[in-house]
This record gives sequence, structure tokens and C-alpha cells, in this order.
Amino acid sequence: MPCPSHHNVPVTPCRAHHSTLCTTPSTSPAAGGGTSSRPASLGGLVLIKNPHLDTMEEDILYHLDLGTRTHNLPAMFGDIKFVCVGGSPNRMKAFAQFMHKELGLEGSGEDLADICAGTDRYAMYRTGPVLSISHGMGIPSISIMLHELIKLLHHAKCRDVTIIRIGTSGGLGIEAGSVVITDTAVDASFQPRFEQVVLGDVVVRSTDLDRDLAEELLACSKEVPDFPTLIGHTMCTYDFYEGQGRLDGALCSFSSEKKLEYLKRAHEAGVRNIEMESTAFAAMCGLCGLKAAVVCVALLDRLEGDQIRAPREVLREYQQRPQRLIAAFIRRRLGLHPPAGPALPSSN
Ligand SMILES: O=P(O)(O)O[C@@H]1C[C@H](O)[C@@H](CO)O1
Ligand SMILES: O=c1cc[nH]c(=O)[nH]1
Repeated sequence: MPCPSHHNVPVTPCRAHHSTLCTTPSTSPAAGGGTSSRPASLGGLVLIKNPHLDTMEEDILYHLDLGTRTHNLPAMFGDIKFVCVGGSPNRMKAFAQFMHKELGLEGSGEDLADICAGTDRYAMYRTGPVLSISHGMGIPSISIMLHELIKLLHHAKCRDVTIIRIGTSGGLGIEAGSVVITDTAVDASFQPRFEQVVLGDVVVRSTDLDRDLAEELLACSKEVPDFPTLIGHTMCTYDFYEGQGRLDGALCSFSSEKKLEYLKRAHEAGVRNIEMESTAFAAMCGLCGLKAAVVCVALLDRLEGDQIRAPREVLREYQQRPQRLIAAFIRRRLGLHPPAGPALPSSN
């Protein structure tokens, strides 16, 4: 039976939750999952899976402080080709300024304006064909931002957009400072799925990411050889503390042995890092036909501890690593040569 909201996608009850499975996770986490279940977007346009939008005279993107009546979205954003998202507003401002220099655009880039300045929910900057947006922490926060961002790209008639989350994470059996390019985002049970409660039912969506894009990013990492980069599964949790098996939260209901047993099982299932947004990001972008990637630096190895002890300066340099990799990728895609001098994002 077709799912009413996802034409042609079978509906199967989810045994665990007596719920609706809108997009069947196609493979086991170990296998990783391919891109075959993804919709082909029409001429590179963003696919909006909501028939109600067509009936609306105006669409107010409330949390972005933008709207279809108040702003000329095609003029403002129609030529955007790369969208980069990350938790922190300062990081995403620093990334936009860094990209401004990397693209060799006029001016220092220091004066880039926050397009969402009318709201303090998210921050958004653009430079050349690159849009840089913060999403806050966790699935509810990134989910709201992505609904409005994806509609923005649709209203602006953007084509062939690549979207990348550049974030931080806890590593699993990898050296602190390593950068992980996600092949499959998995949940806290190591399954490639994103569960969302819709009208009281659990809807399950696939979390496949674009395999070719991940390989292209890995190839680009050879241009930034001063840190290790690898491809692996990324586990996405609803919490930083108990949800990621930490012993140092305000609450903890398990022993250190149970914690290590869980983290080792995750590692055996192919998980190489843990963060808090990748499953929702992969599911939403995939369903809307966006080519998406997740690139996160590991701030520590969770098999060795829970607290993030590296000095602030070290952590700042770690956060710049995904930004440098993505800059190399965008330059390569645009056919630009690397800039002459050593370039680093500012310290956010
Ligand atoms: O993009 P960021 O670095 O914010 O992503 C991770 C996951 C959580 O949002 C946060 C927890 O410290 O960092
Ligand atoms: O351990 C970590 C570090 C950063 N972000 C996370 O979600 N977990």
C-alpha cells in the first residue's frame, strides 16, 4: 500500500513501535546502505514532499526571518550551490569568512551580514555560491532549521545543491582530531533509520547518504594531509550524556562496564563517531533530493573517556579541520586552485 505522504513508498507497520514505516531502511548498518532508495530530483531542483505548500499564498520561514512575500528568494539565493550547516553560529560565521577568502572574492569578508539577524534562533551567511547556516544542538533544532532551509531552496528555485554538515563529535576507536566522513548515519541501536513521531505514530525514514559524495570528499582530504580522515558510520543520539553512554552527566543509570560494552558493540557495528544530528539531516535531505554529506571532527576517543579535556586552542584547531576539507572540496568543484598561502578559518 502506498504511503499517502510519500507516493510510491510502501507502508509497513514497524514491529517495535506499531507504527508506520514510510521509507524502509534498505540495508543493515554494517552493509552501510546505498543511494538507490533516494528520489531523483527533477532537473536538480529541490523536492518538497508537501502538497499543502502549493495552496499557500505566502510562506513565512519564521525561524529564519525570511518569507516569500517579504523577500525575493530567487534573487537572494537562486545561485546557491553549496550549503554548509553546523551547530554553532560563530563557527558558521567563521566558515563563511574563510570561504570568502578561499574563493578569492573581493574584500576581507569580515563584514558578512547575518541574513537571519532579525531572529536569534539561527545565523546565516552567504559568500559567492556558498550558504553557511547554524542549526543549534540536537535533532529538534536541526529539524526545524532544515524544514525552513529546504523550503527556502525550493522557493529560490536552486538547482544542484550539495549540502554538508560540518560538526564536532566523539570518536570511537579513532585518534582525537580525526575527521569522519559519514557513509551511513545510524541511531542509538546502530540501525540506519530516523524515527519521528507524526500524529502520534512513529514514522521511520531511511538515513542513506550520498556514497559518491563521501568518496569525493575522501579524495579531497588528500589535499589537507595534516590530519587523518576516514569514512565510517556515525551514530546519532538524542542526548550528549546518558544517550551517548557517558558516565559524567547529572544522571547515570549504568556501570562503566556496561558503557564500554555498548561502545564496543557500536564500534563493531562500524560506528566511528557519535553526534546528535546526522540521522535527521540524512533523512530530510535525502527525501528532498539533496545530495548530502556529514563531516565531523572527533574531539576525543570515547573508548578512552567522557570529558573533553583538550585545551580550547586545540579544540578550536580541531573544529577548523572539517572546514578546511570542505573548502578544498568546494574549490575543486569550482575548478579553483588552492590559494597561495596557508589558509585557516578564524578561531571559532
Ligand atoms: O555541529 P556541532 O558541533 O554542534 O555538533 C555536535 C553535536 C551536538 O550538537 C553538539 C554537542 O556538543 O556537538
Ligand atoms: O562526544 C561528543 C563530542 C561532540 N559532540 C557530541 O555529540 N559528542
